[in-house]
Amino acid sequence: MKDNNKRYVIVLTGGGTAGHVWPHFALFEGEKSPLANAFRENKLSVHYIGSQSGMEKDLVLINQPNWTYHSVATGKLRRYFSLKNFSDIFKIIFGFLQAFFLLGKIKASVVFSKGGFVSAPVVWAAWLRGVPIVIHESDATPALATKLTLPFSFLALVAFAETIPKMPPLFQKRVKHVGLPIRESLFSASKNDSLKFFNLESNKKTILIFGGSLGAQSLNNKMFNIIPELNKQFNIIHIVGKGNKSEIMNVNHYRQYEFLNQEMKYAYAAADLAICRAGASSIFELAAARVPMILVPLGLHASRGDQIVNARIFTNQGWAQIIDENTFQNESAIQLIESTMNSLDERKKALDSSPSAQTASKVSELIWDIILRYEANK
Ligand SMILES: CC(=O)N[C@H]1[C@@H](OP(=O)(O)OP(=O)(O)OC[C@H]2O[C@@H](n3ccc(=O)[nH]c3=O)[C@H](O)[C@@H]2O)O[C@H](CO)[C@@H](O)[C@@H]1O
Repeated sequence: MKDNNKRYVIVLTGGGTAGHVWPHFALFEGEKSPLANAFRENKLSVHYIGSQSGMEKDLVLINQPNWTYHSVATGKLRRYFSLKNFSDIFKIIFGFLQAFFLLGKIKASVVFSKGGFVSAPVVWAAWLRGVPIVIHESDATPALATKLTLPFSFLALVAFAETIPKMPPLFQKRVKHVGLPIRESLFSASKNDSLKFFNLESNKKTILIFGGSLGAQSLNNKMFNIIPELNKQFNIIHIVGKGNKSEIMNVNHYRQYEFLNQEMKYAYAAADLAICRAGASSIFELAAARVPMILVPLGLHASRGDQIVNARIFTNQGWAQIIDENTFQNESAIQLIESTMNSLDERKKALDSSPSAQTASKVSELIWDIILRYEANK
């Protein structure tokens, strides 16, 4: 018999950077989201399993006081030789055991994983507990955490259709292209209020510069070389990343921040153009906010090249332009920025065909359906 007073439990996991955290929040926004409604009606409790020191902890504790946060030990799975790989194996095993006992206590109806190092042991523990697992990959190439958790998942969601053929063939049937869940609240600010928030004037166009959620020092340095020139014509909002603040701060029409939490909505509403890395959440959000973008993807020296592929897909569709970090030149960068500022209408029009912000409610529905089916068959 159906129990109408039953309280279901969702366990969220993922972390390291904000791109592995904010998509969870997106599932709990908006009137069309069944997860948001169930949570509001007290039919669903939300538990987040993250690391002790990753960005996810602060983001959850600050922004979601009604979720329960649990920290577990995490170890990094490096693709290169490092002595830390040996000690980290024990941390991963410990994290797995902690997650296993936690899941036994929490009695989860579903686990939703957004990837990052913390997520793999949680997914493995959930599988052993028989809890259905949904994973989501944001990037155009699957991350290691996704490859390690896909065999244990019930459903694997991807932001880019191009990711599906890159998944192991044995498991491709369980992969579904949905897009990237982004927060509705990111689009709730007006341009005027946002310019006021930054104390910037509306008679100048505004450039938003940021390097993902952690900031990107090498992108910052390149930008510092051209900011004095750009600042003659444009307002600039520059998010430099934690610990990266520089001497030049808040002069003329330049505003510098380490990180914007909920205030990121003002940055998107104020911006006429963004210059940024090509992390998946950043570019999907900018597209949904209809902000033309110039992408400087993180290169192969520091990543598996996921941002290069993300950026190429967006550029091929006409949704973005790319500057290669290795061949970056001040003069040509300034020229590209100026010419883009002179053709904003065209660039914005191109973004009309870009992915919409509807993914969050779709993913929320998929997960809610899994919760109901799992609980009905228990
Ligand atoms: C260096 C690195 O490993 N980068 C990866 C990481 O980046 P990261 O998670 O930083 O990058 P994403 O672009 O995916 O997400 C950034 C998120 O941070 C938010 N934001 C940004 C600045 C700020 O001040 N406040 C704020 O809230 C943005 O709105 C966005 O939601 O995960 C992404 C998703 O798998 C990958 O594509 C990136 O390659």
